[in-house]
Amino acid sequence: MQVGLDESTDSLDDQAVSTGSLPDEERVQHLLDTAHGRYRGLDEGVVADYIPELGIADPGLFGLAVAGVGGRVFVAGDSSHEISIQSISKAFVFALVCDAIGHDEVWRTVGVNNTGLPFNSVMALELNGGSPMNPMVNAGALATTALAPGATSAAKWKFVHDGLSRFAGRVLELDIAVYESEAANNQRNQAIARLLQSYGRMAFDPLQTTDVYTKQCSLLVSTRDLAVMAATLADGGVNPVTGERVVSAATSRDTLAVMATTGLYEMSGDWLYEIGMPGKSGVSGGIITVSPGKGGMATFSPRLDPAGNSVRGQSATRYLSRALGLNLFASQPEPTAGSRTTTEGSTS
Ligand SMILES: NC(=O)CC[C@H](N)C(=O)O
Repeated sequence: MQVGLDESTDSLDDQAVSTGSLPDEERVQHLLDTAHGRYRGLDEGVVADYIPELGIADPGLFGLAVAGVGGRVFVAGDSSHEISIQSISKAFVFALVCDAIGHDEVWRTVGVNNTGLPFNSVMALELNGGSPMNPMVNAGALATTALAPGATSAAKWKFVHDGLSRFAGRVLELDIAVYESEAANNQRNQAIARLLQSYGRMAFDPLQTTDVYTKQCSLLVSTRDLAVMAATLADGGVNPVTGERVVSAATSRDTLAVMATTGLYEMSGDWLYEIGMPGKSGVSGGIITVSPGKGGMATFSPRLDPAGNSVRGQSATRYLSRALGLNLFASQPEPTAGSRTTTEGSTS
């Protein structure tokens, strides 16, 4: 099922076309406001509650942000509302660890291919001889966090926390309630970490690694922060707001490649087909999208599709990708009216 992307009765309307005469910055703001207005009434999907604290999120929240590599940030809706970063952290921790210990070691231990299975799949590990396959599913993220520099869990946490904060350009705080809620209910992740250990793929103590991973997922970010983090990958590893280099250009490039193949779990193919840019989602409802060399986009809305991707976020991102002409595979501007599903039949 393809909730959110299949809008067979919808079309990307002329509002996008009518912005043609606006200066670029006003146009971006106008399109963000338009996307917010278009999709705030979309009520498909359900709020994740397998981490009990996430289940209390207001399903009506909806934030959008775009950050350019020049450092300008545009926002709409609930863009300053803070959420736990959840799986979006996986992309940035992958980048930080690659940068610190070398791409090849992470590639060998974790991999870069899609599992075709849900993010918390145990079966994926078994089917692949114990390889986590990629850093964007829980198994691969746990294996990646285990590789973080530092001999102790405290040192690894400091590395991860400092690095994620540099991507955001401010010191990120931990949501203690979300952390404790997940820590009390993350037996499945603990089991995955143990299973990885049994296959020789866990470079650090499995339970302590799961704890660091659970903390990294519980860091609080706003939609605006997420856009700046995404823009840092767009900008070759330099945070365009603080000017600080966080990771190398090669690391950013490689991280974007893995996001393209696996950022939206088993729906990554549909995402790339519709949106044409690397993305990464998380179960608190955030999605980041990166336009290399141009900027980062972030959306937040808690209702998720069955794969765990925000429904409004996917629709708003698709709209903005088309309206801003960001699809990496398009050789010329795309028509802003009509969607693939209306013009070429349903993809679901
Ligand atoms: N997809 C997600 O965002 C999952 C992250 C969550 N912390 C988990 O491990 O289950």
